[in-house]
Amino acid sequence: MSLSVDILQRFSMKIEWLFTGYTINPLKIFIIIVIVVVVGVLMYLYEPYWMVRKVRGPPIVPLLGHIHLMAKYGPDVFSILANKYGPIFRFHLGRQPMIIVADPELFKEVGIKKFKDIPNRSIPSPISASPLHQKGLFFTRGTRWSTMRNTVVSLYQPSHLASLVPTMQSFIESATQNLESSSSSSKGSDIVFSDLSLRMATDVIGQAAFGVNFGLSKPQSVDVDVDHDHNQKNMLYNDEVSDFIKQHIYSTTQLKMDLSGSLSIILGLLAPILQEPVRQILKRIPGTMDWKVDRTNRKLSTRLDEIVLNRIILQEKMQLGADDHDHDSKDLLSLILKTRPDSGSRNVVFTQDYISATVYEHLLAGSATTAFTLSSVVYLVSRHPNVENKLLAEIDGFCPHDDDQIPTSHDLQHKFPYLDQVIKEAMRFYFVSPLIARETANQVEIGGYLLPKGTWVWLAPGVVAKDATHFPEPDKFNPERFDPDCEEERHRHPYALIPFGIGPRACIGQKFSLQEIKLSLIHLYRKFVFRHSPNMECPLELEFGIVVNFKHGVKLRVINRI
Ligand code: HEM
Repeated sequence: MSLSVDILQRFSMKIEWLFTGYTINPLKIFIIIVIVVVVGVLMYLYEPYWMVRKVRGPPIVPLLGHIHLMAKYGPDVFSILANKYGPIFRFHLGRQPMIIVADPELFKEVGIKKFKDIPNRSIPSPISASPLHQKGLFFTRGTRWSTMRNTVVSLYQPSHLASLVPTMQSFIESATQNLESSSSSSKGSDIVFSDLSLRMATDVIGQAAFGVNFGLSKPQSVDVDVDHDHNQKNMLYNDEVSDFIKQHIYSTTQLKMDLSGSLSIILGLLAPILQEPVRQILKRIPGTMDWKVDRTNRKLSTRLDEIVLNRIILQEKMQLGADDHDHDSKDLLSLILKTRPDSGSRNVVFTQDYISATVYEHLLAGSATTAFTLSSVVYLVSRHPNVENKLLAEIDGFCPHDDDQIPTSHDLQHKFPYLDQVIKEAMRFYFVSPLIARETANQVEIGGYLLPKGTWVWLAPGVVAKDATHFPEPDKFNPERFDPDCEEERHRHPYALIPFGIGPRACIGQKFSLQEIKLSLIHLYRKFVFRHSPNMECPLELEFGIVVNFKHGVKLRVINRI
């Protein structure tokens, strides 16, 4: 006690010394500047913490916040913290605090009841380093977002989705041909199912969003499907397809949420004020990761802008009657262009950069997530024979495996209840998007805490999905837990499983991807069953980026049923 009084006295004497007398002493000025800088830096670093300090959370390490806990506990970090601090707690990503919410009733409060006060997503550091990813639906805000969403949502109306079944089916069949040749030619050798499903999902969304056939599911060939006239106007050319996809994959996989991203992304976590200036410098220095990412993103943007521009020219020609071909395309790009007011109008929400970003975002949001879900189902079913038998019985009951009847959109929604359960359980078991970002637009009360405007509130549905309160024996793959007649299902909170998010900002592609996933699984299980490859690690290793992925892919053996 007397020691601290002594220290305080000495400190106040020093302060007095600094401010006594009117002579300009260089040493005094230097010390004052140092103090001001140190106080400024401390205020900059601690200000966000100060605003939400009342929310419980683990002690923070200066600069790192809780990033070291991510390294220590890996993907389970939020479950461990929720056990210790309850369903709402503070987690610091570097300087930035996030209020993590891990409770279904609070999901409802944040996502639905208080949507007016929490309508947007916060922009994490990897995205703020990537302008290409910022202008899609995901990160736009306010009225621009609602106008964009209202336009895009029409692509996902039931009648439109139903009309997409044949397109989806044709890509699924191409991918299945790949499997047939691999199962017969290589006599039980492995296939990397996750790659195959990614190629297929990319093709499906490429066609639905851009009206472009990337041709990735074609057996032994990545040739683009060429309809010559159309091709001239809106297609990627053969030799550019793989380049485009490579750039797309590079650009996406660099969006890391930990300290393994580019230097500017890391700075964005630790001291966001420095992120943009440093990015501007580093992107000009060849060889740095920022330089590579910038180059890739610029190439990607140029390619996307070309596609969009060609389509605008085509549309204008059609309006002038100079092109009389039937180009009644139903893809997202055509749809957005059709709803655009004249270029002279002042209310153009979908300027060319926003169109490119939104269409590209569909490729981004619709490929890896759908492919991950498909791979999870096949992987999990292949080591649960009871589930496999029940599933095969349901699919064969719809029509025998030598019949080619394609289910309609209505069939998919109503005639495969067990398949629905299997998909739900796989999505619970391997959660592709375990965190859902939101940001408060006004001061708002959540879970008993008053949160100021600008607070990052992140839902953690991945934590609830593995919580035994809602899902007894959470580490058991058990589709029966979703049987509408079972106790567990009847007593579960309706928002305990939200893999597609919640409220007005929930995933726009939910029905689209479920239609694709069901159609794929029905087609696959009519012809094949799958077994784990001995060359695959056990348990499966996951990789955590903007979405979760399989670290080494999903390798399976294919067995022909016919
Ligand atoms: C299994 C597949 C998918 C999963 C698990 C998934 C998951 C999600 C999640 C968790 C969100 C955030 C929701 C929220 O904040 O409440 C989201 C948003 C979004 N998803 Fe998906 N998604 C999938 C497929 C797709 C597909 C196929 C598309 C496009 C066709 C798509 C497009 C989008 C878009 C545009 C948003 C932003 C919506 C907005 O802010 O208005 N997703 N998705």
